[in-house]
Amino acid sequence: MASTQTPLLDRVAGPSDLRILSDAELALIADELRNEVIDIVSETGGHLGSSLGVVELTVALHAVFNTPMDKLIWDVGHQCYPHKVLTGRRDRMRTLRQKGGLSGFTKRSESAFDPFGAAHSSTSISAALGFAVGRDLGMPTGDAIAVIGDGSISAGMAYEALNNAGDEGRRLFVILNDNEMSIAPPVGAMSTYLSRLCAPDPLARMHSLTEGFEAAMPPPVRAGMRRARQLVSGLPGTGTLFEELGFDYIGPIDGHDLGQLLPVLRAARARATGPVLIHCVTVKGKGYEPAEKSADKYHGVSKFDVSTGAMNKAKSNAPSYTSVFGETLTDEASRDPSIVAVTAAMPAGTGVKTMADRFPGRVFDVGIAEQHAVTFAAGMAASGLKPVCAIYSTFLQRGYDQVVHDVALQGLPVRFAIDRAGLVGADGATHAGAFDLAYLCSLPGFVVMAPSDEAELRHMVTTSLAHDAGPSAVRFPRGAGVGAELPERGDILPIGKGRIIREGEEVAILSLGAHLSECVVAADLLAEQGFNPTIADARFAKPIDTELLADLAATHSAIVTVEQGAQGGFGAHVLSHLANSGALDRGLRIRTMTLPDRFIEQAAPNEMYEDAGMTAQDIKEVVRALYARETKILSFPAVG
Ligand SMILES: Cc1ncc(C[n+]2csc(CCOP(=O)(O)OP(=O)(O)O)c2C)c(N)n1
Ligand SMILES: CC(=O)[C@@H](O)[C@H](O)COP(=O)(O)O
Ligand SMILES: [Mg+2]
Repeated sequence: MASTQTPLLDRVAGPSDLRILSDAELALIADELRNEVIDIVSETGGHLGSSLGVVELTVALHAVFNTPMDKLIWDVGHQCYPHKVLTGRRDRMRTLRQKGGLSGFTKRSESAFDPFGAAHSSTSISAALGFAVGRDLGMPTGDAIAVIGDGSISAGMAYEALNNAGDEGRRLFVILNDNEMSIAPPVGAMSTYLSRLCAPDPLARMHSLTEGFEAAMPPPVRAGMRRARQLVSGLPGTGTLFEELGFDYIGPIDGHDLGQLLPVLRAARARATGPVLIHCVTVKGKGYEPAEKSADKYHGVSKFDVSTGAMNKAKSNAPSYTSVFGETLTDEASRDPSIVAVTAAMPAGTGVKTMADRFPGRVFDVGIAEQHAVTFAAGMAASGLKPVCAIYSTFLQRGYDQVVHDVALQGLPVRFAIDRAGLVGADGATHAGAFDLAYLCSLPGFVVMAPSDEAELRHMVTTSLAHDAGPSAVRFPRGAGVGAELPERGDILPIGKGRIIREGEEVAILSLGAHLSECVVAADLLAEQGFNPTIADARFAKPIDTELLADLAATHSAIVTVEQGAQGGFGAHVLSHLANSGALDRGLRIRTMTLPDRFIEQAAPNEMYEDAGMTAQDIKEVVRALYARETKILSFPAVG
């Protein structure tokens, strides 16, 4: 239950209720909304800082524009909690990011006020331009407004969209939400440029004072108004990058001051004929001291105590895979000066921060720019360095052509550290690391490894650093390991060789990666019923261990593969090898346990695996049916 007093907010069932309020009342709504968001996220966890930074902006945009006819598109969507509260979802906010609950991002299926789903960054301007073209070609849609952060505007897609939109010249609004933060402090020349734009401009202010229209505005608004005047008068701009690209540029304005936001948005809405960029300066975590003070820590939070800001993080006895990766990388880097690392705006999340703290000159944060990160790493590999490109599985999807064309085709020894492989939990389907096995195993020359525990991860990082013959990848899940004893230093594993974990008979479970622990539980359950399957840990998804496969095929009547990934990955390669090598001709039965052919909705990771039919119990049943020579159909019908 909400513990905050929200008398005005209680009267808002939807944005139309905002449009009848005075500006002063809107400011009060913003205050109540901020407290409401803090209260909600303290119970649910989630992306707090980004949401607090756009409270006033959210109120102003819904008050000025005619949503949902006008299309408001939040980039990433991680800042959309105030938007959800105002757009008819307030009563379900406390289900945020949980099984069956509201998504932590914008989602078309959730509301007409979410015209475009997101969670990966830098897509908003492209999507908004699509809506603008739809409107201009007669579709029943109004204005298109993209809200994009200073971190997200660093990605190639955002530039591609600005380039296209500036050239198209269609009426379109881009709100640049500049809080001088990505998850970590922002990097790059664009970030420096935005800071320069925000530097005081006394000359411009003096100039605006001479203009009657602007002089009527409260002092802080005048600079923004000057830009608005340029917009309507057609006077040449002052040459900001955005203006050079064909946008009218308004700002910078204070994104927390409704006294500035409302008149600027109203003027822009009333008069724009082409693309307009409104530069709002905001504070990440605004209005909640712990979040303002530690914008990185409060970007994404677990449940917390509102009065102290202390977070309720579930403690684990085992280290996280991420931390084992970070420590192993750093240790290896201390022995080999040619090791360098690349992150695309996720130094803490990927664990490369550990290395950056020790060897800052050898770790490169390129901002949200996965495509560039991959090719940049390829260039470093071509120069003779040993680059480790640390990108979450889901975000590496964006750099796929670079993985194929710049890395694999040239056989360059880029090492990919692919965190968040498999199902990740509350971030849901958008962040699931479901596809990397499928998209990497088909690439000639790639070595693809998946550790079954954190000790194996250590070996695999060392192996990958020692492997100079071509590209390699280690994919591992989010969260804690299993508590395996960690070796001081990783061993170099023989490439393409798996291992037998438990010798059994008749049915072999061939596991790849962290689901091995589930396979062991399944085998233990079967042992209680008198069955004794073999368990093998493949270690490598590519190259597959053909000798091990031949042995298993020769000594068992059935093989079940298990992997934390979509169809088309490890199991598919095993099946294809066994088929082509004739093993199936002798009657060998195969089952491939993968994620089903549908997106798995957010829930706790174990619940998501339950939904996917991949629990220890599920594995047990599949194996049990093979012992019984029953055909247990593993069919995963696509949904909708
Ligand atoms: C393609 C992609 N890469 C990385 C991320 C992870 N990520 C989510 S939010 C974020 C920072 C975004 O910064 P900004 O746009 O400035 O928004 P803010 O959080 O500051 O409001 C990052 C790196 C992502 N969602 N998508
Ligand atoms: C919105 C976004 O993409 C990130 O903030 C992401 O939620 C981080 O995920 P982890 O918590 O797994 O690092
Ligand atoms: Mg930002």
